[in-house]
Amino acid sequence: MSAGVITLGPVPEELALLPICFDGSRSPHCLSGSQLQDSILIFLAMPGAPLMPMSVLGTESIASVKLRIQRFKGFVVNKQRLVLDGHELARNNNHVKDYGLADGNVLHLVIRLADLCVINIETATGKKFQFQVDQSRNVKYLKSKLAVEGDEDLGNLEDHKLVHDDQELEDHQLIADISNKDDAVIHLFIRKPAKLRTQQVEKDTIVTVVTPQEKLNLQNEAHAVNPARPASVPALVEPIVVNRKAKLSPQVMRMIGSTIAGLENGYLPVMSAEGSGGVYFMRDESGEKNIAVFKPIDEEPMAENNPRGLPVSTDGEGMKRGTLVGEGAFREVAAYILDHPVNDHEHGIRVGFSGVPPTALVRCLHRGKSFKIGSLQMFIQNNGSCEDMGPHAFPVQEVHKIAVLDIRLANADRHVGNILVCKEEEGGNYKLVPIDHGYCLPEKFEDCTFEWLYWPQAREPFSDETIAYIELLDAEEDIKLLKFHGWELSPRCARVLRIGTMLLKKGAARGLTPYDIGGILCRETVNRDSEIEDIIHEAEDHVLPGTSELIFLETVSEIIDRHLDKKFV
Ligand SMILES: Nc1ncnc2c1ncn2[C@@H]1O[C@H](COP(=O)(O)OP(=O)(O)OP(=O)(O)O)[C@@H](O)[C@H]1O
Repeated sequence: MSAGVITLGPVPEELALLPICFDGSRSPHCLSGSQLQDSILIFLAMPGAPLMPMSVLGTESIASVKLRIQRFKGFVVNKQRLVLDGHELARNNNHVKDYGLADGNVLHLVIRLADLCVINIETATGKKFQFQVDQSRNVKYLKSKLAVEGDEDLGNLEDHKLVHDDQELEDHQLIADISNKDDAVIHLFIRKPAKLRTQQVEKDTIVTVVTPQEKLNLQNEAHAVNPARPASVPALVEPIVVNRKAKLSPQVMRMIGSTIAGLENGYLPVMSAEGSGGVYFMRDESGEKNIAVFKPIDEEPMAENNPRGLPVSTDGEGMKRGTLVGEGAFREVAAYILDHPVNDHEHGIRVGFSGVPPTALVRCLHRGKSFKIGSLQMFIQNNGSCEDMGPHAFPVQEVHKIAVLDIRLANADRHVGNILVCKEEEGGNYKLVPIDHGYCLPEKFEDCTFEWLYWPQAREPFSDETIAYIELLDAEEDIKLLKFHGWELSPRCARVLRIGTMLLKKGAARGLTPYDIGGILCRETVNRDSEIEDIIHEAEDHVLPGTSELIFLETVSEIIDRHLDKKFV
C-alpha cells in the first residue's frame, strides 16, 4: 500500500534521475558514445514541486523510466501516470523514442496515491477548508498549510491545541499516527480559543476544536454542519435529463436521493486520492458509507480545474486520442446506458450484462452558488482493484463480461485500476466491476488498451450465454438509445461503436476468444497501427470520396471477413 515519499539518500535529486553508470555514479559522462547520442534531457513536473531535470534514453522503456522515478521519488510504478502534451505514455513496454520525447519536453507525473489523507477543516464561523496531506506529514505541517492556504480570520494557529483521545497532540506527531491505519479522512473543526479532541467514527477520525463555552459532544458538531435548507436554496444534486421521456432507473434515483441526504446532513464530498481527475466520494445520510462517486467535468484530466496538476489541453483533446476534454461524464453515462441487462430488471434491479454501476449525469451545487456538472456513479463496496492481485482467481465469465464491454465501446482506458474486485460473502467468489468509462467511445481506435488481453481467461472461448448476448447487440439501436437519452454521437464516435460491435459479433460467431478479437483493436506498439486501423485505412482507400457511411461500413465488413478468414483458418 505504501506509495509515500521515501527518504532519499545523499544523492542530489536533480542527479538522481540521471541514468546510473556501472560504477554507481550518475554522471551522464559515463554513458557510452551511442548512449550519449540517445540521451534526452527532459523535465519532470509534479504538483507543488519545481521542474526536475531527468535524463532518459530513447531506447529505454517507459517501465524503466517509471522504475527510476520510483527509486528516487518513492512513487511505485503502478501508481504513476506519465503524460506528455496531454497524452498518457500508457504502454510500459514501449520505448521513450516511440512516444517522440525530445530534449526540453516536460513530462507530467500524476501519482495515484492511496495514502494521502483528506483533512476537512471547519471553523466556528462555518468556513470550510479541505487539504490533502501525505500521512507522513506532521501536525505542524498541517498547521502551516492552514496558515498559508487558510484564512487570516483564523488568527495565530500556533495557539491551537490539537487533542486526540483527550490527549493533546504535539506538533511533531505524524498524521499517520493520529489516524488509524486505514483512515482516509480526518475532520477538523476550529473554534477559538482552541481546545481539540478527537473521536473515532467508523474509519474516520473526527478531530474537534471546541471553545470552553461549548459542550463537548459530537451531536453539537453534527448539528452545526446540518443547517436546515431554506426553500429558496436550489437542490444540492439534480439529475440532468435532456429527454423527459427517458426515465431514470430506481437505483439511480435512490443514489441521488441518498447523496442529497448526505450533503444535507453536512457530509462533504471527500476527494479520492486516486485518479487523474477530480473524483469525489459522496456520503449517505448517515455519513458512514460512501454512496456515490462524483466526477465533475471541469476537473477532468486536462480540464481547467484539474486538481492533479495536469496542464490544460491546448487543442481540446482529452488524455486519450479521439476524446474531448469535458465529455468524460457523457461517456461514463453512455457506458451504463449501453450495458444492457440480460434479464430485464432482475429482482426489480437493473443489472447490466457487464455490471457497469448505475451512473447519471448530474449537476451538483458548488460552494452554495454555482453548479458543477459531472457523472454520479454508485459507489461499489470492494476489496480493491485488479492492480492489487493477480488475475488467476477471477472467474472466466467475469473477465469476459468486461471484455465484451471494452470491445464494443473501444475503451481507451482499461487499466487494472479500473476494475474493482468484490469478494462475495457466500462462496468467496470474485466479482469484477468495471468503472471509469470516461474514455470509451473515442473517435478513433488509436489508444485502445485492454489490460485483460494478457490474462489467461481472455484465451478461453465465450460461453453460450455470452454469445447469445453478443448476437442481440445492435449498434444502430445503441446509437438511437443514446440519442433518446440526449447524446447524439459524433459520426466518428458512432463509426467506432459500429465497427467495434461488428468485429465482436463476427468474432464471436466464428468462435474467436476475447484475446483474438481484442488483439485486433489494440496496437502492439504506440507507433504501429492496430489491425483494425489498417482495416479502416484499407476501406477508406477503397471507397470514393463522398461515399455514404452505409457503403463504407459494408466495405469495412467485407475486409474484416477477409481478415478473419485469413488469420483464423
Ligand atoms: N463506482 C465506484 N465505486 C467504488 N470506488 C470507485 C468508483 N469509481 C471510482 N472509484 C474509486 O475512485 C478511484 C478513482 O476513480 P477513477 O478511476 O474513475 O478516476 P479517474 O480520474 O478517471 O482515474 P484514472 O487515473 O484511473 O483514469 C478509483 O481508483 C476507485 O478506487
